[in-house]
Amino acid sequence: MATVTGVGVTIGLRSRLKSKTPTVSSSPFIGRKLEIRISTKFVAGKKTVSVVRAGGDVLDLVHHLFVGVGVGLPCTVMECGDIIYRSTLPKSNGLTITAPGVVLALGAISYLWATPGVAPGFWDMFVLAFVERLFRPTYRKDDFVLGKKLGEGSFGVVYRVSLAKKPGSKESDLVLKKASEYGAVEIWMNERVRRACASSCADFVYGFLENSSRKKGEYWLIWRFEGEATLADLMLSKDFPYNVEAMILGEVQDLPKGLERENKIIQTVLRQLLFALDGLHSTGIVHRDIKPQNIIFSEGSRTFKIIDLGAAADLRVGINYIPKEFLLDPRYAAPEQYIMSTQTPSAPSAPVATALSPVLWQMNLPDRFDIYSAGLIFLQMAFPSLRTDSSLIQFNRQLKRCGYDLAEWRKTVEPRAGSELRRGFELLDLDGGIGWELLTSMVRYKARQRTSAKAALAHPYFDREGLLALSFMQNLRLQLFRATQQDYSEAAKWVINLMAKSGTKKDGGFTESQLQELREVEPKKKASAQRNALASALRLQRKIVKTLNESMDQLNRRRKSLWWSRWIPREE
Ligand SMILES: Nc1ncnc2c1ncn2[C@@H]1O[C@H](COP(=O)(O)OP(=O)(O)OP(=O)(O)O)[C@@H](O)[C@H]1O
Repeated sequence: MATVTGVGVTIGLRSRLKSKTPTVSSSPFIGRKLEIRISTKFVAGKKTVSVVRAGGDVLDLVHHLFVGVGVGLPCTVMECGDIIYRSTLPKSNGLTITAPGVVLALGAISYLWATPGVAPGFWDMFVLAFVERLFRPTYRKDDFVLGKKLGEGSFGVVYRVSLAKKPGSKESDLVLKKASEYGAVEIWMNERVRRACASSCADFVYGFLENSSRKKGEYWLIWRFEGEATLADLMLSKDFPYNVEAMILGEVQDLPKGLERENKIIQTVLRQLLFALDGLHSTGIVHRDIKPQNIIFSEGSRTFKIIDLGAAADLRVGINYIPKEFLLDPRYAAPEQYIMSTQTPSAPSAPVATALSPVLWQMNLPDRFDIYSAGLIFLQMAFPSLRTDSSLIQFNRQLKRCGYDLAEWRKTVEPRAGSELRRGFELLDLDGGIGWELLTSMVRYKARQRTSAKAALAHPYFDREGLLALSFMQNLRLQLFRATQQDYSEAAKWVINLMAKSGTKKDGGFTESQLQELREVEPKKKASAQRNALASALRLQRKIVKTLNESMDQLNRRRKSLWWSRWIPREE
């Protein structure tokens, strides 16, 4: 006899029951057969009875208990099967790995980790930010003693300050920015950077809303004092780039003064700038105001770091905000002005924006805006005559006239170039023109054709041995880099022309008239009253959608500004 009590099982065996299959008598197995095979052996004249298989062990019974109380078709709540016809036996509950499953899992992981990083974003926001808040030191207005004024921009005043409690100590050497309402965005960006890529930007200490002043409310942002000089200050010296040599390399190079030595210093500065940009871009932040004035030399780490994140956009959570009064610096701004297509509606909320961020990033490649500005800085480092504001503005005009084609610009200016300009071309032409190639891949009209910071860092320009000493793999990488820089719209035109030349009905290619049809996406039709009415209706519809989108944007923007503010500490 077999009895089931609760989840435990007690089986009493009597030899007379050995041919029978006992039935479970207690709930939930009422009437369910419990297979028990019993073997009887005679060893030394003694009869021994043993259970060979008891229709599943105790674990099975526990499992059956839970499955048995479920609701559903008999074979979904009870695992039916036959020990003889093994294929009908229930399948193992273990994880079964299949090829489509692996592909799907890899796809999901790649999506979640693709720039700007959905998964790291959630980790950052819900774990790192939270933990940081618990442990970081907090400051109040009275903790600081104001020192020298360092600068004054459109949205704030910057002072050198020290801590009231420890005046004179190294760790109290700080910089304070008193910013207007837009300081909230800057605090957000600096905190994000501190957690994701601290070495890219000036070391941020703390930011809070200071309510006690007569004004509406002022954001106070505190950084460690990085150093006295920005790249702009250093570039204005006649001695550039030699004046930065010892600062970044620690010692003066054992090389005679000349193009080679200058090239090495410029390479190092550019590499440090691209490294900082790569850190920002990998975490989904686009700076939008990259210029020599916003690149500070950090005396502590002997590297150039980025400052002033007031105009930055965080595309991981959809903060793409520029106050109306803010003008991107036209001297260094890329021709597109906007980092996201104007067709992209602003994301509805932070979680949705985060989930969609890899798609939007790939569609717009917003990081290439900063790359254009970094390219102009590279150009200024190579050409001393382009370092002043007026000469840069003039260069921008010339480049615009050449359709933002640097090769075209070179063709127009080189024949009548002065010695300074010619020297710049010579510097970029070193090592088979590898510097010029990198520069032209950064300064391009179309954002999609510009290189990324990561790809630029892998460019052979930064290999010490130069182009001639490239290994097979480096050469392959260079070819790949060049292939990704091609303008594929030109290639499409070329294919169409080729088809036109070879196309005859006899040869089976396209004829000119067929190609004409291919080129014209919409065949021209004669206007009719019906068509005009339809066109007007469509125009009206487009206008309504645009107005709706704009109002949604406004609402979102307002909601988002509240959303940032929640993260900013307030001084009580
Ligand atoms: N961490 C720092 N260490 C040393 N100096 C700094 C630091 N941060 C800012 N500065 C100095 O303060 C100046 C102004 O800083 P910042 O560009 O952030 O202010 P801003 O008000 O946005 O100015 P602008 O609008 O002109 O860009 C910088 O040019 C630099 O000289």
